[in-house]
Amino acid sequence: MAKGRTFRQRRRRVACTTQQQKHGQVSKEQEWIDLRNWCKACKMPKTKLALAYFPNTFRGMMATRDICREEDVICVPEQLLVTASKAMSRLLKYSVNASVNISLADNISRKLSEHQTLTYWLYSESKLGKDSSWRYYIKSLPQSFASVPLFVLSGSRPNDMLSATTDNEKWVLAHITRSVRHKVADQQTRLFSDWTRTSSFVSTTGAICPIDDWRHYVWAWLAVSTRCIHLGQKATRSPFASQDTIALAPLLDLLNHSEDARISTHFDVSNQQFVIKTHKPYKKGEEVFISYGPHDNRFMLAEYGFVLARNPFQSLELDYYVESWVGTIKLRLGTAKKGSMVTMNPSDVDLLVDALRQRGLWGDFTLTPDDNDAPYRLQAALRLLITAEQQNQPSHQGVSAKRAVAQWERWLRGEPIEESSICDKDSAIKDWIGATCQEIVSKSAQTMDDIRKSRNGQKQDENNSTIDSYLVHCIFMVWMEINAVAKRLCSGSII
Ligand SMILES: C[S@@+](CC[C@H](N)C(=O)[O-])C[C@H]1O[C@@H](n2cnc3c(N)ncnc32)[C@H](O)[C@@H]1O
Repeated sequence: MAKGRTFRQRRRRVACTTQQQKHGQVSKEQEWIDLRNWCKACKMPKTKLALAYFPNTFRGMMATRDICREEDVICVPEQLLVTASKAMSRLLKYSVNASVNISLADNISRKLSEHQTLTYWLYSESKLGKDSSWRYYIKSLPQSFASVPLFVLSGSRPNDMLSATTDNEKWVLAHITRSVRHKVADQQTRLFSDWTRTSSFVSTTGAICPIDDWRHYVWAWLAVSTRCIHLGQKATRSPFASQDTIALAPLLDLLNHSEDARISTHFDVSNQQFVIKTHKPYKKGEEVFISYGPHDNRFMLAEYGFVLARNPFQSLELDYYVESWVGTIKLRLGTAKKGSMVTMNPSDVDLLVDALRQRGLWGDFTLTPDDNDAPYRLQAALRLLITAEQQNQPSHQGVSAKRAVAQWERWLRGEPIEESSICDKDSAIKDWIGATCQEIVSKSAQTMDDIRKSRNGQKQDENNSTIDSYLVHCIFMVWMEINAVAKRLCSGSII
Protein backbone atom coordinates (compact mmCIF):
# COMPACT_ATOMS: atom_id res chain seq x y z
CA MET A 1 0.00 0.00 0.00
CA ALA A 2 1.48 3.36 -1.03
CA LYS A 3 2.38 5.64 1.86
CA GLY A 4 1.26 9.22 1.59
CA ARG A 5 3.09 12.39 2.31
CA THR A 6 1.52 15.22 4.20
CA PHE A 7 1.95 18.60 2.63
CA ARG A 8 4.71 19.57 5.02
CA GLN A 9 6.72 16.42 4.15
CA ARG A 10 5.91 16.88 0.53
CA ARG A 11 7.15 20.46 0.44
CA ARG A 12 10.44 19.28 1.89
CA ARG A 13 10.93 16.23 -0.31
CA VAL A 14 9.01 16.50 -3.55
CA ALA A 15 8.33 19.36 -5.84
CA CYS A 16 4.80 19.12 -7.18
CA THR A 17 4.37 19.52 -10.90
CA THR A 18 3.09 22.78 -12.29
CA GLN A 19 0.21 20.89 -13.88
CA GLN A 20 -0.98 19.59 -10.51
CA GLN A 21 -0.68 23.08 -9.04
CA LYS A 22 -2.55 24.55 -11.97
CA HIS A 23 -5.47 22.17 -11.48
CA GLY A 24 -5.60 22.73 -7.74
CA GLN A 25 -4.77 19.10 -6.96
CA VAL A 26 -2.08 20.31 -4.59
CA SER A 27 -3.56 22.42 -1.87
CA LYS A 28 -1.28 24.67 0.13
CA GLU A 29 -0.52 23.61 3.65
CA GLN A 30 -2.14 26.75 5.06
CA GLU A 31 -5.40 25.98 3.22
CA TRP A 32 -5.50 22.54 4.85
CA ILE A 33 -4.88 24.02 8.30
CA ASP A 34 -7.62 26.61 7.71
CA LEU A 35 -10.05 23.92 6.55
CA ARG A 36 -9.31 21.70 9.54
CA ASN A 37 -9.67 24.57 12.01
CA TRP A 38 -12.90 25.70 10.43
CA CYS A 39 -14.30 22.14 10.58
CA LYS A 40 -13.24 21.97 14.23
CA ALA A 41 -15.01 25.27 14.94
CA CYS A 42 -18.11 23.72 13.32
CA LYS A 43 -17.94 20.89 15.89
CA MET A 44 -16.31 18.23 13.73
CA PRO A 45 -14.70 15.67 16.07
CA LYS A 46 -10.92 15.28 15.80
CA THR A 47 -10.16 13.14 12.75
CA LYS A 48 -7.62 10.38 12.29
CA LEU A 49 -6.98 11.66 8.79
CA ALA A 50 -4.68 14.23 7.23
CA LEU A 51 -4.61 15.58 3.71
CA ALA A 52 -1.73 13.97 1.85
CA TYR A 53 -0.33 13.36 -1.61
CA PHE A 54 -0.10 9.82 -3.03
CA PRO A 55 1.79 8.69 -6.13
CA ASN A 56 -1.17 6.98 -7.87
CA THR A 57 -4.24 8.71 -6.53
CA PHE A 58 -2.86 12.25 -6.00
CA ARG A 59 -4.57 14.24 -3.27
CA GLY A 60 -6.35 12.07 -0.71
CA MET A 61 -6.61 11.27 3.00
CA MET A 62 -3.92 9.52 5.02
CA ALA A 63 -4.36 7.71 8.35
CA THR A 64 -2.49 9.66 11.04
CA ARG A 65 -2.57 6.60 13.30
CA ASP A 66 -3.54 2.92 12.97
CA ILE A 67 -7.27 2.59 12.32
CA CYS A 68 -8.96 -0.62 13.48
CA ARG A 69 -11.57 -2.69 11.69
CA GLU A 70 -15.10 -1.43 12.55
CA GLU A 71 -13.76 1.97 13.64
CA ASP A 72 -15.36 5.25 12.59
CA VAL A 73 -13.13 6.90 10.01
CA ILE A 74 -14.77 10.29 9.80
CA CYS A 75 -17.79 11.98 11.38
CA VAL A 76 -19.22 15.07 9.70
CA PRO A 77 -21.53 17.16 11.90
CA GLU A 78 -24.93 17.95 10.47
CA GLN A 79 -24.17 21.66 10.27
CA LEU A 80 -21.33 20.99 7.81
CA LEU A 81 -23.47 18.95 5.42
CA VAL A 82 -24.94 21.02 2.58
CA THR A 83 -28.21 19.57 1.35
CA ALA A 84 -30.47 21.16 -1.27
CA SER A 85 -32.97 22.36 1.39
CA LYS A 86 -30.23 23.95 3.46
CA ALA A 87 -28.55 25.41 0.37
CA MET A 88 -31.82 27.07 -0.50
CA SER A 89 -32.25 28.80 2.83
CA ARG A 90 -28.66 30.08 2.65
CA LEU A 91 -29.25 31.40 -0.85
CA LEU A 92 -32.07 33.55 0.49
CA LYS A 93 -29.53 35.84 2.08
CA TYR A 94 -28.37 36.88 -1.37
CA SER A 95 -31.70 37.79 -2.93
CA VAL A 96 -32.81 41.36 -3.21
CA ASN A 97 -35.53 41.61 -0.57
CA ALA A 98 -37.65 39.57 1.77
CA SER A 99 -40.65 39.14 -0.52
CA VAL A 100 -38.34 37.99 -3.30
CA ASN A 101 -36.75 35.68 -0.72
CA ILE A 102 -39.96 33.84 -0.24
CA SER A 103 -40.73 33.49 -3.92
CA LEU A 104 -37.14 32.47 -4.63
CA ALA A 105 -37.21 29.75 -2.00
CA ASP A 106 -40.59 28.58 -3.07
CA ASN A 107 -39.80 28.51 -6.75
CA ILE A 108 -36.35 27.05 -6.58
CA SER A 109 -37.05 24.32 -4.09
CA ARG A 110 -40.17 23.29 -5.97
CA LYS A 111 -38.77 23.45 -9.47
CA LEU A 112 -35.04 22.73 -9.24
CA SER A 113 -33.52 19.30 -8.68
CA GLU A 114 -31.11 18.68 -5.79
CA HIS A 115 -28.16 18.71 -8.20
CA GLN A 116 -29.30 22.00 -9.76
CA THR A 117 -29.81 23.63 -6.35
CA LEU A 118 -26.45 22.51 -4.96
CA THR A 119 -24.71 23.63 -8.16
CA TYR A 120 -26.28 27.07 -7.89
CA TRP A 121 -25.36 27.26 -4.20
CA LEU A 122 -21.71 26.42 -4.94
CA TYR A 123 -21.68 28.75 -7.93
CA SER A 124 -22.94 31.72 -5.90
CA GLU A 125 -20.95 31.00 -2.72
CA SER A 126 -17.72 30.73 -4.71
CA LYS A 127 -18.51 34.02 -6.50
CA LEU A 128 -18.63 35.65 -3.05
CA GLY A 129 -14.93 34.86 -2.52
CA LYS A 130 -13.67 36.02 0.87
CA ASP A 131 -17.18 37.08 1.90
CA SER A 132 -18.48 33.52 1.86
CA SER A 133 -18.72 31.77 5.21
CA TRP A 134 -17.88 28.59 3.25
CA ARG A 135 -14.64 30.02 1.83
CA TYR A 136 -12.38 27.46 3.54
CA TYR A 137 -14.42 24.63 2.06
CA ILE A 138 -14.52 26.23 -1.37
CA LYS A 139 -10.76 26.74 -1.28
CA SER A 140 -10.34 23.01 -0.62
CA LEU A 141 -12.06 22.13 -3.92
CA PRO A 142 -10.03 21.48 -7.06
CA GLN A 143 -9.75 24.62 -9.20
CA SER A 144 -10.39 22.60 -12.32
CA PHE A 145 -11.49 19.11 -13.38
CA ALA A 146 -9.00 18.70 -16.19
CA SER A 147 -9.11 14.90 -16.16
CA VAL A 148 -12.92 14.78 -16.50
CA PRO A 149 -13.75 14.55 -20.25
CA LEU A 150 -16.85 16.76 -19.86
CA PHE A 151 -14.71 19.58 -18.42
CA VAL A 152 -12.57 19.51 -21.58
CA LEU A 153 -15.47 19.10 -24.01
CA SER A 154 -18.12 21.43 -22.59
CA GLY A 155 -16.87 24.44 -24.58
CA SER A 156 -16.44 28.08 -23.67
CA ARG A 157 -20.11 29.04 -24.14
CA PRO A 158 -23.42 27.41 -23.16
CA ASN A 159 -24.20 24.62 -25.60
CA ASP A 160 -26.02 21.31 -25.47
CA MET A 161 -23.52 19.68 -27.87
CA LEU A 162 -19.97 18.67 -27.06
CA SER A 163 -17.42 21.18 -28.29
CA ALA A 164 -14.89 20.12 -30.95
CA THR A 165 -13.24 23.44 -31.79
CA THR A 166 -9.76 23.42 -30.29
CA ASP A 167 -7.07 20.83 -31.01
CA ASN A 168 -7.37 19.49 -27.45
CA GLU A 169 -11.13 19.01 -27.76
CA LYS A 170 -10.73 17.28 -31.11
CA TRP A 171 -8.04 14.99 -29.74
CA VAL A 172 -10.08 13.95 -26.70
CA LEU A 173 -13.22 13.38 -28.79
CA ALA A 174 -11.30 11.28 -31.27
CA HIS A 175 -9.64 9.08 -28.65
CA ILE A 176 -12.27 8.39 -25.99
CA THR A 177 -14.21 5.20 -26.64
CA ARG A 178 -17.70 5.38 -28.13
CA SER A 179 -19.39 4.47 -24.87
CA VAL A 180 -17.49 7.18 -22.95
CA ARG A 181 -18.40 9.64 -25.71
CA HIS A 182 -22.09 8.74 -25.38
CA LYS A 183 -21.98 9.15 -21.61
CA VAL A 184 -20.24 12.53 -21.91
CA ALA A 185 -22.71 13.70 -24.58
CA ASP A 186 -25.57 12.81 -22.18
CA GLN A 187 -23.85 14.73 -19.39
CA GLN A 188 -23.51 17.78 -21.67
CA THR A 189 -27.23 17.67 -22.44
CA ARG A 190 -28.05 17.57 -18.72
CA LEU A 191 -25.48 20.27 -17.92
CA PHE A 192 -26.94 22.61 -20.53
CA SER A 193 -30.52 21.95 -19.48
CA ASP A 194 -29.57 22.56 -15.78
CA TRP A 195 -27.88 25.84 -16.78
CA THR A 196 -30.90 27.02 -18.81
CA ARG A 197 -33.42 26.07 -16.17
CA THR A 198 -31.50 27.53 -13.24
CA SER A 199 -30.52 30.75 -14.99
CA SER A 200 -34.06 31.49 -16.12
CA PHE A 201 -35.31 30.90 -12.57
CA VAL A 202 -32.67 33.02 -11.01
CA SER A 203 -33.32 35.87 -13.43
CA THR A 204 -37.05 35.85 -12.66
CA THR A 205 -36.62 35.65 -8.88
CA GLY A 206 -34.19 38.55 -8.42
CA ALA A 207 -31.38 36.56 -6.85
CA ILE A 208 -28.31 38.70 -6.46
CA CYS A 209 -25.97 36.27 -8.14
CA PRO A 210 -26.98 35.91 -11.81
CA ILE A 211 -25.82 32.89 -13.75
CA ASP A 212 -23.74 34.28 -16.55
CA ASP A 213 -20.39 32.49 -16.37
CA TRP A 214 -20.61 29.16 -18.25
CA ARG A 215 -17.13 27.88 -17.33
CA HIS A 216 -17.70 28.64 -13.66
CA TYR A 217 -21.07 26.86 -13.85
CA VAL A 218 -19.38 23.81 -15.43
CA TRP A 219 -16.89 23.83 -12.55
CA ALA A 220 -19.64 23.98 -9.90
CA TRP A 221 -21.73 21.31 -11.70
CA LEU A 222 -18.77 18.93 -11.79
CA ALA A 223 -17.82 19.65 -8.18
CA VAL A 224 -21.33 18.54 -7.18
CA SER A 225 -21.29 15.48 -9.50
CA THR A 226 -17.88 14.23 -8.41
CA ARG A 227 -18.07 15.02 -4.68
CA CYS A 228 -21.62 14.56 -3.38
CA ILE A 229 -22.36 11.81 -0.89
CA HIS A 230 -25.58 9.81 -0.76
CA LEU A 231 -27.33 10.24 2.55
CA GLY A 232 -28.75 6.73 2.36
CA GLN A 233 -31.66 5.38 4.37
CA LYS A 234 -33.44 7.95 6.46
CA ALA A 235 -32.63 7.42 10.12
CA THR A 236 -35.40 8.15 12.56
CA ARG A 237 -35.18 11.72 13.73
CA SER A 238 -32.60 12.46 11.06
CA PRO A 239 -32.53 16.24 10.54
CA PHE A 240 -32.68 16.09 6.74
CA ALA A 241 -35.73 17.19 4.85
CA SER A 242 -37.51 14.22 3.33
CA GLN A 243 -36.59 15.27 -0.22
CA ASP A 244 -32.86 15.44 0.56
CA THR A 245 -30.92 12.44 -0.71
CA ILE A 246 -27.47 13.91 -1.46
CA ALA A 247 -25.14 16.38 0.25
CA LEU A 248 -21.81 18.12 -0.08
CA ALA A 249 -19.61 17.10 2.85
CA PRO A 250 -16.39 19.02 3.62
CA LEU A 251 -13.33 16.92 4.46
CA LEU A 252 -15.19 13.66 3.77
CA ASP A 253 -15.11 14.61 0.08
CA LEU A 254 -11.32 14.41 0.13
CA LEU A 255 -11.49 10.61 0.38
CA ASN A 256 -10.59 8.77 -2.82
CA HIS A 257 -12.14 5.58 -4.19
CA SER A 258 -10.75 2.06 -4.02
CA GLU A 259 -12.28 -1.23 -5.10
CA ASP A 260 -10.87 -2.69 -1.85
CA ALA A 261 -12.55 -0.21 0.47
CA ARG A 262 -15.05 -1.80 2.83
CA ILE A 263 -17.19 0.86 4.43
CA SER A 264 -20.67 1.57 5.70
CA THR A 265 -22.35 4.88 6.44
CA HIS A 266 -25.06 5.99 8.84
CA PHE A 267 -26.45 9.10 10.46
CA ASP A 268 -25.69 9.07 14.18
CA VAL A 269 -28.83 10.64 15.61
CA SER A 270 -27.50 11.10 19.16
CA ASN A 271 -24.45 13.09 17.98
CA GLN A 272 -26.15 14.55 14.89
CA GLN A 273 -23.37 13.52 12.54
CA PHE A 274 -22.87 11.55 9.33
CA VAL A 275 -20.47 8.70 10.02
CA ILE A 276 -18.27 6.53 7.80
CA LYS A 277 -17.13 3.29 9.38
CA THR A 278 -14.42 1.05 7.90
CA HIS A 279 -14.70 -2.75 7.89
CA LYS A 280 -10.99 -3.12 7.17
CA PRO A 281 -8.05 -1.77 9.15
CA TYR A 282 -5.49 0.82 7.98
CA LYS A 283 -1.92 1.38 9.15
CA LYS A 284 -0.65 4.83 10.03
CA GLY A 285 0.57 6.54 6.82
CA GLU A 286 -1.69 4.52 4.48
CA GLU A 287 -4.27 6.13 2.25
CA VAL A 288 -7.80 5.63 3.57
CA PHE A 289 -10.43 4.99 0.90
CA ILE A 290 -14.17 4.84 0.47
CA SER A 291 -16.10 3.18 -2.35
CA TYR A 292 -17.94 5.16 -5.02
CA GLY A 293 -19.69 1.97 -6.18
CA PRO A 294 -19.11 -1.04 -8.43
CA HIS A 295 -18.32 0.78 -11.69
CA ASP A 296 -16.24 -0.10 -14.72
CA ASN A 297 -13.44 2.21 -15.89
CA ARG A 298 -15.52 3.75 -18.69
CA PHE A 299 -18.00 4.99 -16.08
CA MET A 300 -15.23 6.08 -13.69
CA LEU A 301 -13.55 8.11 -16.43
CA ALA A 302 -16.73 9.80 -17.66
CA GLU A 303 -18.16 10.45 -14.22
CA TYR A 304 -15.10 11.10 -12.03
CA GLY A 305 -12.08 11.59 -14.31
CA PHE A 306 -9.99 8.63 -13.10
CA VAL A 307 -9.56 4.92 -13.75
CA LEU A 308 -8.40 2.01 -11.62
CA ALA A 309 -5.33 0.06 -12.67
CA ARG A 310 -7.08 -3.20 -11.79
CA ASN A 311 -10.80 -2.68 -12.09
CA PRO A 312 -12.72 -5.84 -11.09
CA PHE A 313 -15.72 -4.69 -13.14
CA GLN A 314 -14.08 -4.93 -16.56
CA SER A 315 -16.34 -5.55 -19.52
CA LEU A 316 -16.62 -5.12 -23.27
CA GLU A 317 -19.54 -3.05 -24.49
CA LEU A 318 -20.79 -4.43 -27.81
CA ASP A 319 -23.78 -2.19 -28.58
CA TYR A 320 -21.98 -0.38 -31.39
CA TYR A 321 -20.92 -3.69 -32.99
CA VAL A 322 -24.44 -5.15 -32.84
CA GLU A 323 -25.89 -1.94 -34.29
CA SER A 324 -23.35 -1.86 -37.14
CA TRP A 325 -24.03 -5.51 -37.85
CA VAL A 326 -27.75 -4.71 -38.20
CA GLY A 327 -26.76 -2.05 -40.76
CA THR A 328 -24.61 -4.53 -42.69
CA ILE A 329 -27.36 -7.18 -42.75
CA LYS A 330 -29.87 -4.63 -44.07
CA LEU A 331 -27.46 -3.55 -46.77
CA ARG A 332 -26.87 -7.15 -47.86
CA LEU A 333 -30.57 -7.97 -47.94
CA GLY A 334 -31.17 -4.80 -49.92
CA THR A 335 -28.68 -5.86 -52.60
CA ALA A 336 -29.65 -9.58 -52.73
CA LYS A 337 -30.31 -10.85 -56.25
CA LYS A 338 -33.93 -11.18 -57.37
CA GLY A 339 -35.03 -14.80 -57.57
CA SER A 340 -32.63 -15.94 -54.82
CA MET A 341 -34.01 -17.75 -51.75
CA VAL A 342 -33.96 -14.53 -49.71
CA THR A 343 -37.36 -14.05 -48.06
CA MET A 344 -36.58 -11.06 -45.84
CA ASN A 345 -36.08 -7.48 -46.93
CA PRO A 346 -34.23 -4.71 -45.03
CA SER A 347 -37.40 -3.51 -43.25
CA ASP A 348 -37.89 -7.04 -41.85
CA VAL A 349 -34.65 -6.54 -39.90
CA ASP A 350 -36.35 -3.58 -38.21
CA LEU A 351 -39.15 -5.95 -37.21
CA LEU A 352 -36.59 -8.21 -35.55
CA VAL A 353 -35.07 -5.23 -33.70
CA ASP A 354 -38.58 -4.14 -32.65
CA ALA A 355 -39.24 -7.64 -31.27
CA LEU A 356 -36.08 -7.28 -29.15
CA ARG A 357 -37.08 -3.78 -28.03
CA GLN A 358 -40.58 -4.87 -27.06
CA ARG A 359 -39.15 -7.51 -24.76
CA GLY A 360 -36.59 -5.08 -23.26
CA LEU A 361 -33.76 -7.05 -24.85
CA TRP A 362 -32.30 -4.37 -27.11
CA GLY A 363 -29.04 -2.67 -26.04
CA ASP A 364 -26.70 -3.06 -23.08
CA PHE A 365 -24.81 -5.91 -24.75
CA THR A 366 -21.70 -6.68 -22.74
CA LEU A 367 -19.16 -9.44 -22.30
CA THR A 368 -16.94 -9.89 -19.26
CA PRO A 369 -13.50 -11.57 -19.44
CA ASP A 370 -14.62 -14.70 -17.64
CA ASP A 371 -17.77 -15.33 -19.67
CA ASN A 372 -17.89 -18.91 -20.94
CA ASP A 373 -21.18 -18.32 -22.70
CA ALA A 374 -22.67 -15.24 -24.31
CA PRO A 375 -24.78 -13.48 -21.63
CA TYR A 376 -28.54 -13.86 -22.06
CA ARG A 377 -29.25 -10.42 -23.64
CA LEU A 378 -26.49 -10.80 -26.20
CA GLN A 379 -27.45 -14.35 -26.97
CA ALA A 380 -31.10 -13.44 -27.43
CA ALA A 381 -30.24 -10.59 -29.81
CA LEU A 382 -27.71 -12.56 -31.86
CA ARG A 383 -29.99 -15.60 -32.07
CA LEU A 384 -32.77 -13.53 -33.62
CA LEU A 385 -30.63 -11.36 -35.88
CA ILE A 386 -28.78 -14.39 -37.22
CA THR A 387 -32.01 -15.53 -38.88
CA ALA A 388 -31.69 -12.47 -41.14
CA GLU A 389 -27.95 -12.91 -41.62
CA GLN A 390 -28.45 -16.55 -42.66
CA GLN A 391 -30.82 -15.53 -45.45
CA ASN A 392 -27.79 -15.11 -47.67
CA GLN A 393 -26.51 -18.61 -47.05
CA PRO A 394 -27.23 -21.39 -49.59
CA SER A 395 -28.54 -23.73 -46.86
CA HIS A 396 -31.17 -21.33 -45.56
CA GLN A 397 -34.78 -22.39 -45.57
CA GLY A 398 -36.54 -19.19 -46.52
CA VAL A 399 -37.74 -18.22 -43.04
CA SER A 400 -39.89 -15.09 -42.94
CA ALA A 401 -39.35 -12.46 -40.22
CA LYS A 402 -42.64 -13.44 -38.58
CA ARG A 403 -41.65 -17.11 -38.46
CA ALA A 404 -38.17 -16.25 -37.20
CA VAL A 405 -39.69 -14.24 -34.31
CA ALA A 406 -42.11 -17.10 -33.51
CA GLN A 407 -39.24 -19.65 -33.39
CA TRP A 408 -37.15 -17.28 -31.30
CA GLU A 409 -39.99 -16.79 -28.84
CA ARG A 410 -40.13 -20.57 -28.39
CA TRP A 411 -36.43 -20.46 -27.54
CA LEU A 412 -37.08 -17.61 -25.05
CA ARG A 413 -39.77 -19.72 -23.35
CA GLY A 414 -37.43 -22.72 -23.25
CA GLU A 415 -39.65 -24.82 -25.51
CA PRO A 416 -38.17 -27.60 -27.68
CA ILE A 417 -36.62 -26.45 -30.95
CA GLU A 418 -35.17 -28.51 -33.79
CA GLU A 419 -31.69 -29.67 -32.67
CA SER A 420 -29.94 -28.77 -35.96
CA SER A 421 -31.25 -25.20 -35.81
CA ILE A 422 -29.84 -24.78 -32.26
CA CYS A 423 -26.36 -26.06 -33.28
CA ASP A 424 -26.43 -23.90 -36.35
CA LYS A 425 -27.20 -20.78 -34.36
CA ASP A 426 -24.80 -21.62 -31.51
CA SER A 427 -21.89 -21.85 -33.91
CA ALA A 428 -22.98 -18.70 -35.77
CA ILE A 429 -23.09 -16.83 -32.43
CA LYS A 430 -19.58 -18.06 -31.55
CA ASP A 431 -18.32 -16.97 -34.97
CA TRP A 432 -19.85 -13.52 -34.58
CA ILE A 433 -18.34 -13.03 -31.10
CA GLY A 434 -14.95 -14.32 -32.32
CA ALA A 435 -14.83 -11.97 -35.31
CA THR A 436 -16.04 -9.01 -33.20
CA CYS A 437 -13.43 -9.61 -30.47
CA GLN A 438 -10.68 -9.84 -33.13
CA GLU A 439 -11.88 -6.54 -34.59
CA ILE A 440 -11.82 -4.95 -31.12
CA VAL A 441 -8.29 -6.27 -30.47
CA SER A 442 -6.95 -4.61 -33.62
CA LYS A 443 -8.94 -1.35 -33.22
CA SER A 444 -7.80 -0.95 -29.60
CA ALA A 445 -4.16 -1.78 -30.42
CA GLN A 446 -4.20 0.83 -33.18
CA THR A 447 -5.73 3.51 -30.90
CA MET A 448 -3.17 2.72 -28.18
CA ASP A 449 -0.42 3.23 -30.75
CA ASP A 450 -1.93 6.59 -31.74
CA ILE A 451 -2.09 7.67 -28.11
CA ARG A 452 1.54 6.65 -27.52
CA LYS A 453 2.58 8.74 -30.50
CA SER A 454 0.54 11.76 -29.36
CA ARG A 455 1.99 11.45 -25.86
CA ASN A 456 5.50 11.71 -27.29
CA GLY A 457 4.76 14.64 -29.51
CA GLN A 458 2.15 16.43 -27.39
CA LYS A 459 1.80 19.97 -28.66
CA GLN A 460 0.05 22.95 -27.16
CA ASP A 461 -3.09 23.90 -29.02
CA GLU A 462 -3.84 27.38 -30.29
CA ASN A 463 -5.21 28.38 -26.86
CA ASN A 464 -1.82 27.55 -25.39
CA SER A 465 -3.02 24.66 -23.31
CA THR A 466 -2.02 21.02 -23.28
CA ILE A 467 -4.30 18.10 -22.46
CA ASP A 468 -3.97 16.98 -18.87
CA SER A 469 -1.46 14.12 -18.92
CA TYR A 470 -3.52 12.14 -16.42
CA LEU A 471 -6.55 12.33 -18.74
CA VAL A 472 -4.40 10.98 -21.59
CA HIS A 473 -3.26 8.19 -19.26
CA CYS A 474 -6.87 7.34 -18.32
CA ILE A 475 -8.00 7.25 -21.97
CA PHE A 476 -5.06 4.95 -22.75
CA MET A 477 -5.91 2.68 -19.79
CA VAL A 478 -9.51 2.28 -20.96
CA TRP A 479 -8.27 1.09 -24.37
CA MET A 480 -5.69 -1.16 -22.75
CA GLU A 481 -8.40 -2.79 -20.68
CA ILE A 482 -10.63 -3.26 -23.74
CA ASN A 483 -7.70 -4.83 -25.58
CA ALA A 484 -6.94 -7.22 -22.70
CA VAL A 485 -10.58 -8.29 -22.25
CA ALA A 486 -11.05 -8.88 -26.00
CA LYS A 487 -7.79 -10.91 -26.19
CA ARG A 488 -8.82 -12.97 -23.21
CA LEU A 489 -12.21 -13.69 -24.78
CA CYS A 490 -10.50 -14.67 -28.05
CA SER A 491 -8.53 -17.32 -26.21
CA GLY A 492 -11.38 -18.49 -23.95
CA SER A 493 -14.10 -21.07 -24.36
CA ILE A 494 -16.78 -18.58 -25.43
CA ILE A 495 -15.45 -18.63 -28.99
C1 LIG B 1 -14.57 13.04 -3.83
S1 LIG B 1 -13.16 13.58 -4.66
C2 LIG B 1 -11.86 12.88 -3.75
C3 LIG B 1 -10.76 13.87 -3.40
C4 LIG B 1 -9.97 14.40 -4.55
N1 LIG B 1 -8.83 13.54 -4.84
C5 LIG B 1 -9.46 15.81 -4.28
O1 LIG B 1 -8.26 16.05 -4.36
O2 LIG B 1 -10.26 16.68 -4.02
C6 LIG B 1 -13.32 12.61 -6.13
C7 LIG B 1 -12.22 12.84 -7.12
O3 LIG B 1 -11.01 12.32 -6.63
C8 LIG B 1 -10.26 11.69 -7.66
N2 LIG B 1 -10.12 10.26 -7.31
C9 LIG B 1 -10.90 9.54 -6.48
N3 LIG B 1 -10.47 8.27 -6.37
C10 LIG B 1 -9.38 8.19 -7.16
C11 LIG B 1 -8.48 7.13 -7.47
N4 LIG B 1 -8.60 5.90 -6.97
N5 LIG B 1 -7.45 7.40 -8.32
C12 LIG B 1 -7.31 8.63 -8.86
N6 LIG B 1 -8.13 9.68 -8.60
C13 LIG B 1 -9.15 9.46 -7.75
C14 LIG B 1 -11.05 11.91 -8.95
O4 LIG B 1 -10.55 13.07 -9.55
C15 LIG B 1 -12.45 12.14 -8.44
O5 LIG B 1 -13.24 12.92 -9.30
